[in-house]
Amino acid sequence: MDDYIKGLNDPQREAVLHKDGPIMIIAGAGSGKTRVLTNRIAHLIGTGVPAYNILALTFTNKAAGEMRLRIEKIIGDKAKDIWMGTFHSVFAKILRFEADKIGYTSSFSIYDTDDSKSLIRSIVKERNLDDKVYKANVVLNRISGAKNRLISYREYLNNPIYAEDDRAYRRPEIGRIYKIYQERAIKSNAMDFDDLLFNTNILFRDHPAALQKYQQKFKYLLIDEFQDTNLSQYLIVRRLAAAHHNICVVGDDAQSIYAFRGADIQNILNFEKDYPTLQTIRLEQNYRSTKTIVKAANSLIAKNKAQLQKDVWTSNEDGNLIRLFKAMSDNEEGKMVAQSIFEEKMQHQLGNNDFAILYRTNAQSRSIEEALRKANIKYKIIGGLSFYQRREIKDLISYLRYTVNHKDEEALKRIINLPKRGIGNTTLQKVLATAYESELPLWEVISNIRKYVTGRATTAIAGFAELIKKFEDASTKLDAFETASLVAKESGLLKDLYEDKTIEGLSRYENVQELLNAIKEFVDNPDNQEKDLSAFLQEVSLATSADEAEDDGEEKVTLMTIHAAKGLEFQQVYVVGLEEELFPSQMALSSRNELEEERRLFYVAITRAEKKLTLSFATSRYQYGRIKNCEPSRFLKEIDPRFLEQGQGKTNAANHVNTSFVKNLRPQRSAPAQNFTHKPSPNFKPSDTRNLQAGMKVEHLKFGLGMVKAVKAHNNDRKAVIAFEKAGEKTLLLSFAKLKIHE
Ligand SMILES: Nc1ncnc2c1ncn2[C@@H]1O[C@H](COP(=O)(O)OP(=O)(O)OP(=O)(O)O)[C@@H](O)[C@H]1O
Ligand SMILES: [Mg+2]
Repeated sequence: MDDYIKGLNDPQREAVLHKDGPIMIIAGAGSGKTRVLTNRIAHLIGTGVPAYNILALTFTNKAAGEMRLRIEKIIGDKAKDIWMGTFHSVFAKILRFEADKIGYTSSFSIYDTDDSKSLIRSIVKERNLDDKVYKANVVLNRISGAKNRLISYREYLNNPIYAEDDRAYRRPEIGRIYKIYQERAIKSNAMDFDDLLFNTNILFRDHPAALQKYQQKFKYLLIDEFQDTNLSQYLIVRRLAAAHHNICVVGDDAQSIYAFRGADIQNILNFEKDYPTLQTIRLEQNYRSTKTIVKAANSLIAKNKAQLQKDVWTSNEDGNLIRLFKAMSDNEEGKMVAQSIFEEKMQHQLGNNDFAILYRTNAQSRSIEEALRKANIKYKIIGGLSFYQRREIKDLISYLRYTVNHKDEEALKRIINLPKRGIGNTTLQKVLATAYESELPLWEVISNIRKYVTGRATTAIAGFAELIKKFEDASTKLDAFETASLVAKESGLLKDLYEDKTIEGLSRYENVQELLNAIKEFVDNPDNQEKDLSAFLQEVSLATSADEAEDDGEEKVTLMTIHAAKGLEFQQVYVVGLEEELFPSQMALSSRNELEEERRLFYVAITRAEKKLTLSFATSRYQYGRIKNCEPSRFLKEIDPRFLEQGQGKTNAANHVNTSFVKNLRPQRSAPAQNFTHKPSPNFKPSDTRNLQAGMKVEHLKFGLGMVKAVKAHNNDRKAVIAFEKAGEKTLLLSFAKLKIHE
């Protein structure tokens, strides 16, 4: 039997070996769902299914990349041909091939959220609507919600239900805005993120031959994190699977956290109805976390009414009780977490990579970052501003987008006067109005500006059109890298940045260079079959910061929202800001459904931890420039108190909370023995360890007496392997370890 099958438990093995027909794996966190999916793909290929017949849909592109690497390890190079990625990236690729069938060209632009909001703001302004009522993100959410349920603007305008709803919220114009938004996007040869899925549905609905082609191609479908698919996504895979029914979905209803974006647990329940021959497999053994963490998570999620019955258990050790930190302020919370990470690293010889700090909202990262910086702990933020959203990067990308797609209105708005060439907003509005009113393509107006518009700026616009023509011409002759370099130079963008000698200017200049490097890499990568500029642009439009590779290879603590942490695992996890109105979020307090979603979110947070979990809250916090008093989160009271550590902490007693604020405390179980604690001799003073050698006898502040077995170089530091009499063998970094050398 192959190794990757041997290591599995019975139900996992059954899921991996299952070949044809629909299969659903519904299982708790850390029970090996993703692992099953990975091994199943390896097994399919091992039994002769060609890799290009497999389509695997994951939650991030990074997750897809990691899965591919793991499969490669098992089956080698063949893994390259598997289609793997997020719904958006996979179907964007297919739409590029099929664009002409749905009224687009293959060089269509992908509008990111900023582009979408900018378009909405223009429409709201043109229609003289109040932009405080018609806030761009509110309108976009509404449009997005409709698209994810496959409601077109026509249907939206025709069905009185939506109009009534919008009137009730005093935003009766949303249907009209939706219509104009959509018409403009189509005219711009652009799709927003939701359109990628919406249009795939249209393609498969209206073009049976295209659908059939992809049904033939993707003989096996696999979907991770199925609980977070929305209707639009579900219908795509249902259509694709209709010919062969070889569909495998894995998910956990208790981790459904995207209802606000239209994800629907109902998909799990409907799945059984849609596929009567469905085989359902449950996995209940958790391999990720300690008993304490698994049981604590179970005790929390039991408070939700809407859930499928599951009994998650683990044979892992009991592990540490869950710690609770109480801070007086958000800044103090940051300090406690940083201090604790510092201590944990020293005591257990962990690297920064072993830690994650999770929060409910991005804004919470500020105080944590500050504390980590002060403590000299390196960190990275996932889900912050992505590289591709930086101003200078979007500027060059917009030039490139406009070079391949002259209809792209949002790109045009961004670059027409960048660097400044004397084309003011009034002129731009005139140009746009001319194109709308005479129903001409935007490029027609721009490239023949003197025919349509008079005024001083026409010379500048004519110059701009010349520039774009030159770029377009280059793009047909040169590769993506050469074209982009030419654009960066001749547009004047690079020169502008080069002349800015401030530190920010310098780093922007470097970022643009970095973008050019990325394009070069893309061109040189033998795995990329398509190397033109549109292919590159499509890839970057869908990159999120969660996908970005680590730049410098240095170990860092990960900071991110809980939403971004889905599917990941870390040895130690800190969940911060456990306060009423923050977590659960204030917006969720009024409805049970939303409160249950928040609770699932907390369940996701807890279950990321392998060995140790720390929860924290502050009694006051800065919010919108004011100090706000905070109550501890109700979720803290919902975890069975047997799994929470008590106040009389060992290290850093001041940090620990006496959990007596938790109502209805039950008798406490004593903490399982975990860390061996040594009482140092009264005159303990760390020695200079520069001359430490194997064979020396030492005393450690915490681990007690021991014998050095080896000393090795480690990066810029040295590490020592020491056999302690009571604490066992440990490897310690000498710059941290407090050791006294016994002569
Ligand atoms: N049979 C097994 N033996 C040993 N380790 C396993 C086994 N199955 C899974 N694991 C390990 O357990 C951890 C959790 O697995 P995995 O990430 O696949 O779980 P999951 O169900 O996808 O979790 P989540 O719900 O958080 O996405 C991983 O480190 C994985 O390698
Ligand atoms: Mg998973």
